[in-house]
Amino acid sequence: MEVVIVPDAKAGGELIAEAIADLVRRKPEALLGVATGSTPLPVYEALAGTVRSGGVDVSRARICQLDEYVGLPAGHPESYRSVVLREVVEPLGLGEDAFMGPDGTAADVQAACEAYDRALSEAGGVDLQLLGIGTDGHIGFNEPCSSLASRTRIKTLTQQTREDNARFFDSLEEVPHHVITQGIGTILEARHLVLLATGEGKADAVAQSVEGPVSALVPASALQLHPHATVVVDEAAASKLKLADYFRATYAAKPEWQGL
Ligand SMILES: N[C@@H]1[C@@H](O)[C@H](O)[C@@H](COP(=O)(O)O)O[C@@H]1O
Repeated sequence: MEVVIVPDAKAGGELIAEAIADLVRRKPEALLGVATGSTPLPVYEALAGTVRSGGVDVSRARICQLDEYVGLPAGHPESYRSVVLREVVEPLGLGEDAFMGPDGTAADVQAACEAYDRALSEAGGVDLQLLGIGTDGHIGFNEPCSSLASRTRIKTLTQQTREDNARFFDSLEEVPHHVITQGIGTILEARHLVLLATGEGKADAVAQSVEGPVSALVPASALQLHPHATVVVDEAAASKLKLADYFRATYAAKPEWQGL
């Protein structure tokens, strides 16, 4: 696992956007897994800026969703489908045909989960999966004690996650209890995992994930099992890492050709 400490969220966004642009230059039809929440927004802004200035052609790239609320009406502005279309797909100049996501409105949720898991493999697998992290260490919507081998399935949100996400809704009551999420086993199949965490509120979750034991109790610790996982953190999110100085020195000495 590589840990990169950046000065702030903007720098993290630019670094990851450049890694994505680099991937798309090498593999124009790359399947990019994106995350929702506030943290990845600087990545999408930076990438859209690179696209607008002609720095990369993403017209053949494909975008896929990590997770989704269950039961929000189709087209609800806070469904993750709407969020990803609004914040990622449209700004990159892509159409809905470039986008894949699980169906949070399906009557048969289990079948929708299995269909999405299969669709990801049939699309050739995710090349780069961008992840955020919940304050309880979740990735996607894999809450604590999610099986590290889990596939895409329905999960129940913790009260803490519902409270964290209530800011996107008019009230806490409107935050769904159920979600579909790529499983941890599914996420681990992506070729490159890039987790971005910013702000002091994520410092404990980051320290447990990076330096703690691999444990279902801290789902993001599963990144330790992946052969190519990059954790990008700002100074605040890095503030509880014991090996911060080592991570800084390692990144400073990294040959430029290696990329992220
Ligand atoms: N399902 C999403 C996660 O993918 C995201 O990482 C997390 C953190 O969001 P934020 O970046 O806004 O803190 O929120 C939600 O729970």
